[in-house]
Amino acid sequence: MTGTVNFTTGQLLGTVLAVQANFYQVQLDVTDKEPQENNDAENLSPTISASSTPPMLLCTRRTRLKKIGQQVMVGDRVVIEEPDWAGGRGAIADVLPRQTQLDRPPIANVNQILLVFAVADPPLEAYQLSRFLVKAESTGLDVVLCLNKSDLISPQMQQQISDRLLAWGYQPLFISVQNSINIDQISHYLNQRITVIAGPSGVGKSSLINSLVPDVNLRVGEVSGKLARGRHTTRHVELFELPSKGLLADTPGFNQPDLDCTPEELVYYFPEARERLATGSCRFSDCLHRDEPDCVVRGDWERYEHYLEFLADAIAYQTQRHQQADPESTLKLKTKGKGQAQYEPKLESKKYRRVARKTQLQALQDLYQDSEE
Ligand SMILES: Nc1nc2c(ncn2[C@@H]2O[C@H](COP(=O)(O)OP(=O)(O)OP(=O)(O)O)[C@@H](O)[C@H]2O)c(=O)[nH]1
Ligand SMILES: [Zn+2]
Repeated sequence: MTGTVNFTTGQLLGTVLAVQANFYQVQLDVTDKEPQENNDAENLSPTISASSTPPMLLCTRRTRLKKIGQQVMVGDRVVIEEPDWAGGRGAIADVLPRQTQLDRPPIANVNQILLVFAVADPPLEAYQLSRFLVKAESTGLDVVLCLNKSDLISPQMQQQISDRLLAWGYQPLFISVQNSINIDQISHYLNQRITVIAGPSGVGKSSLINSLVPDVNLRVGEVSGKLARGRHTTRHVELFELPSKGLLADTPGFNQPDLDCTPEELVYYFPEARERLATGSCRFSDCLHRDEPDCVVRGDWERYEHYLEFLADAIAYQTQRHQQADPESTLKLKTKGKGQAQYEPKLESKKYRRVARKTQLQALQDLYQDSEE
């Protein structure tokens, strides 16, 4: 999202915003520099300045890319050749390496998740919020937590929620789409990045998108996002352009994201547990932080109860996966005996990141998938 039109190499760069059949809608990058003189009268490139809306071209994919099996996804950074400015057409000649990639829905280069909840109507439920947060953390992407409908509660109440979430390791942004409170703050977070919006039904995601994206007009307050989006149809994936030069993808609302990470990695999706592991270490390297002796994670923090519940889910999920992989197997999750002495290497943050990246694709796919099942 930071590239510019490269006039020195003559390469035009852009981002794919939507794919339809064999056509790709590509938003060209904007640059501060004025384009070089172009003497071809029939093919005048438009003057692009940082303030103007970036030009959009409807592009096809070069045969060479088809031959090498190079797919083009929404979110891809692409090189455009032979722009026909008058006709608004072009051809995609190359796809730049992806930073991240989702398969369902297909979006490349997502940077962060904007998790939207409401402080009331529907009521803010700690367990549900926790579940969404853990799911979002498991993508390895940045998580921005935003609490809508702040117009429905008192400043005192807001302070209480804020204190509580700070103890969880999050600094929520309180907004009210209805009263236009802190919407500019959100825009600031979305600046220059590709963001996926997620959250349960009825919290105001469509309302927020409507207020952030000019002319989009998503239907607000419908019975269920599922109806509008279709349960069995492939969702049309599209990135909305924000005035702040960011891109935003919508996800359907769903109420209980599946937690399908491994039991071992789960703990790293709790910032408050991460902090405990950063300053100390458990006696056993494979500690699941339940009843093992000398565990630094187990203790007096609010979400420890959630951790235990999600851990049970993660263990059940893993057992199920093992059985699917080998139906004959009676494999049970191995847990080490309590008294077993073992050298305990300190867990590095690098290790955490590696795990996170491995599951990132899976987790974000599930954010979408859950609602379609
Ligand atoms: N009081 C108040 N109500 C709001 C606010 N923002 C949205 N609403 C209302 O909340 C209801 C749900 O809003 P939507 O935007 O449809 O919620 P959604 O998250 O997109 O819901 P799904 O499409 O089911 O995922 C609507 O009746 C909105 O008018 C707000 O800031 N304050
Ligand atoms: Zn432990």
